[in-house]
This record gives sequence, structure tokens and C-alpha cells, in this order.
Amino acid sequence: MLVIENCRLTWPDFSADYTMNVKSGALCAVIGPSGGGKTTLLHMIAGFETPESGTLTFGGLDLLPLEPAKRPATIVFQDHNLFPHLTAAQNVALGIRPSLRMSNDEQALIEEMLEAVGLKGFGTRKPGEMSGGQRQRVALARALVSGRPLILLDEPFSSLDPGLRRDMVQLVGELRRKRPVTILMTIHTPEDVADLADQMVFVADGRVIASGKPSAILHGSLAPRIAAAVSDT
Ligand SMILES: Nc1ncnc2c1ncn2[C@@H]1O[C@H](COP(=O)(O)OP(=O)(O)OP(=O)(O)O)[C@@H](O)[C@H]1O
Repeated sequence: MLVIENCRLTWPDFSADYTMNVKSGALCAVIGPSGGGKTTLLHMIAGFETPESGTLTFGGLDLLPLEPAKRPATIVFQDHNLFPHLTAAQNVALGIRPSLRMSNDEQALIEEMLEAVGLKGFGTRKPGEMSGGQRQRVALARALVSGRPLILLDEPFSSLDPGLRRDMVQLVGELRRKRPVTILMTIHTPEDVADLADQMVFVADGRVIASGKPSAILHGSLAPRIAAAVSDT
């Protein structure tokens, strides 16, 4: 279980105070208005922002004293952060072996992961030779290969066209059935994840306003606010 209790962050123009839980193995969609604090929440879990108070644990492990590299979490950014001079396979390999000196087993794992995201045979391509959707798949494969049990996806598919975006969301759903991972994913199109996510949280003004089953969140009393937030983004 990921447990976040009263984690406070304060800047001159924005303050946040997050409290929420996510069950281990769940896919949790994070929605809310632009500037409401979704990315900040993921950055705090990953360790790029440090709350001034509160508690943050995953599987009982206190994450707050740990630097990002030591946390059981990996984050995929919207711009997916691939190295342009490395091949797809090498970019994935960075998820396990930053030196890129890999054992045969590790190389086989990378091939397996590229295949799992639908990129069999693309391992030798560089990011510049791939489409936006393919680059997103490489970033996803790198996150999965890391073996870290908590995966944070920060609007990973928002630059993709609607069809491809839904395909990628489905892919996330399939991949998590193969690996026991907990996923938090910020998304501007909640309808894409309504059938797939186990949990949805609505974040606005730096607070988790509501958390529950996607159908309850999307069709409950917050529906007008969510519709306004989504049309605003
Ligand atoms: N390091 C920081 N210093 C000062 N303010 C910050 C910092 N990080 C985030 N903020 C502020 O926190 C607020 C929330 O930003 P955040 O990126 O979390 O929103 P968001 O919900 O992800 O928005 P969007 O959907 O547009 O990406 C913004 O007003 C932003 O300026």
C-alpha cells in the first residue's frame, strides 16, 4: 500500500497538502484541473520534491529519507526523456544498468520488454527514427524493466492522438497483468481509463478532493467540476 498522510509543500504561490492511499498492485488515475498539483504529487512520491511535514510510505517503507534513486519508484515524464544518441534497446537498458554493460540475461530481458510493448525488432532504432507513440513505448519499457514496484506516469500519452492514446492506456493495463506493479498515472482524459483503473483520485488546489472507483468519481457529485477541469486542459 502507498500511504500518503498530510504531506505538505508550500511555495509563495501554491501550497499542497496530500492525503491518499493506493493499494499495492492497483492502477490509480490522477485527474484534476491544470495547475491543481497532479505533477507535484508524483514528483513528491518520486523524491524530487520534499514535503515539509507528513508521512509517505510504500509497503511500510518510509520513502521520505530516501533519495530518488533509492526509492522503489520510477517515473516516466511527459517528454519521456530518451537519449537521442542511444538506441531503443540501450535506452531501455538504462532502466537496469546505467553503464550499459549487460549480462546475457539482462539483454534477453530487454528484448522481452521491447516485445511486450510491441517493439520487437525496433531495438536498434534511435529515438529520432521512431514515432511519438513508439518513443512512449520505449519509455514505458524502461520503467517496466527497472523492476521497481511503483511506476509513476506523468501524462505519458497526452501528446498522442486519441486512438493511439487509448491503445497505450490499454497496453499499460495489459502490462500490469504481467508484472505486479502499482501504477499512478496523471491523465487529462479520464474516460480513457474509466474501465481500466482500479482507483481514481481528483486533485485540485493541492488537495486530494476525492478518491474512489472511477465510476463513482466520474458520475458522482464531482462530475460537473471534473467536466470543467477536463475542458480547461
Ligand atoms: N518547485 C516549485 N516551485 C514553485 N512552485 C511550484 C513548484 N512545483 C510546482 N509548483 C506550482 O505548483 C502548482 C501545481 O503544479 P503541477 O504541475 O503539480 O500541476 P498539475 O496539476 O500537474 O498541472 P497540469 O495538468 O497543467 O500539468 C503550480 O502552480 C506550479 O507553479
